[in-house]
Amino acid sequence: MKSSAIAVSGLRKAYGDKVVLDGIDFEVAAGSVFSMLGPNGAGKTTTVNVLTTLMKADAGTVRVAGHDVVTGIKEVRAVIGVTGQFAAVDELLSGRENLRLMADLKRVRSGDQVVGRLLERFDLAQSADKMAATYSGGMRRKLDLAMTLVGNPRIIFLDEPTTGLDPRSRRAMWGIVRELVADGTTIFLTTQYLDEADQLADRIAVLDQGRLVAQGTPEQLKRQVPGTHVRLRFAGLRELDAAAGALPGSTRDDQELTLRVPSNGDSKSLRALLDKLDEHTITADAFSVHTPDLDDVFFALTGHATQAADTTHEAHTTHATTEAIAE
Ligand SMILES: Nc1ncnc2c1ncn2[C@@H]1O[C@H](COP(=O)(O)OP(=O)(O)OP(=O)(O)O)[C@@H](O)[C@H]1O
Repeated sequence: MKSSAIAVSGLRKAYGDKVVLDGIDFEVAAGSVFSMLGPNGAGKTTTVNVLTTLMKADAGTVRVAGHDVVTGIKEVRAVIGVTGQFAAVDELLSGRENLRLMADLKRVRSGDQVVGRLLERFDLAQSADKMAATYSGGMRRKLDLAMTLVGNPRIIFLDEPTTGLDPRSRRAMWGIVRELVADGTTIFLTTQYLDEADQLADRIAVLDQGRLVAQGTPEQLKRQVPGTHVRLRFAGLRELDAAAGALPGSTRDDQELTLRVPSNGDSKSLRALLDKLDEHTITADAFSVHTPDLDDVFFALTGHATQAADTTHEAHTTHATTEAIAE
C-alpha cells in the first residue's frame, strides 16, 4: 500500500456562521491524483488554502508529507507547489523573467538551465521573452504551472487549473498533469469539470454543502448510478404504448415520448432490441445508447447538477450517445 502524501481528518472551517467545511476526512496516496469535485462555492479553494498552510482551520488535523500544517508550516511549504485560480504570473515580466524570479526565490541552483528546460517542456520557448501580458489564457496557465514546478515540489495543488481554458489548452494541461504523476508527483486537483476528474483522477471526492458526499475511484462512483441503457423516442403515444408492452422492464416518459430500456450496450443486445421492435412492427424515431458519466453521478449524489455540468452537459450527452442507429 502506498503511503499517504496528504491525510485530513475532521476538517472544519466556517466564515462567521457560514460553515464551509463541516468535518471532512480523506487521504491521498503518494504519487496519485486526487480530485476534489464540487460546484462553485462548495469549499474547494478553502480546502486548498488550509492544506497549503495559507489559512487556519477551525478544527481537525491535516498532515502533508507527514508534517502537520499548523506546527510544521515551514516543512510543508518546502515540499509543496500551489497553482491557484488566479495565476501568480507578473504580467509586466516576460515568461523567462517570471520563471527566473521564482528560481531565485527558491534558491534553485543552475537557475538558467532549469528555466530553459521548463520553457521547452511547456512549449513556451518561442514566447519566452515576450511580456506575459501578451500571453493567451492557456499560455498564462502553463507559465503559472511551470513556475510552480521550479524546485521540483513532490506535492502539487492545482486549484481549478483549466477553468476558462479552451478544449485544446485543457488537453495540453491534462497531458502535463499525467507527466507529473508519471514522475512520482502527487497531485491534489480541484475542479468543477466532471470529465476532468474522470480523465485524471485515481480517486475522487465529491464535496457538496460542506461535506464529502462520496469518495472512490471514477469507476466506483459511476457504479453508484443507474447503468447503461438504451433510450428510444417515438412519434406518438400509440407507438410508445406498444413498445412499453413489448419491452418489459423499461421505463417510459410520456412527456418526452421516450422509453428507457436497460441494456449492456453491446451489439448483440442492441440487435435483439431492434429485432423485438421489428417483430411488433414498431418504429422508433431515435435510438441512443447512454452510458452513465460523472455528471450523472454528481446528480445522483447531490440531487443537483454542477454549474459546469449545466453548461457542458450537452457535450457529454452527445459524447456518450451513439445516435440514430435506426431510422
Ligand atoms: N474570506 C471569506 N470570507 C467569507 N466567506 C468566504 C471567504 N472565502 C470564501 N468564502 C465563502 O465560502 C464558500 C466556499 O468558498 P470556496 O472559494 O472555498 O469555494 P470553491 O469550491 O473553491 O468555489 P469556486 O469554484 O467558486 O472557486 C463560498 O460560499 C464563499 O463565498
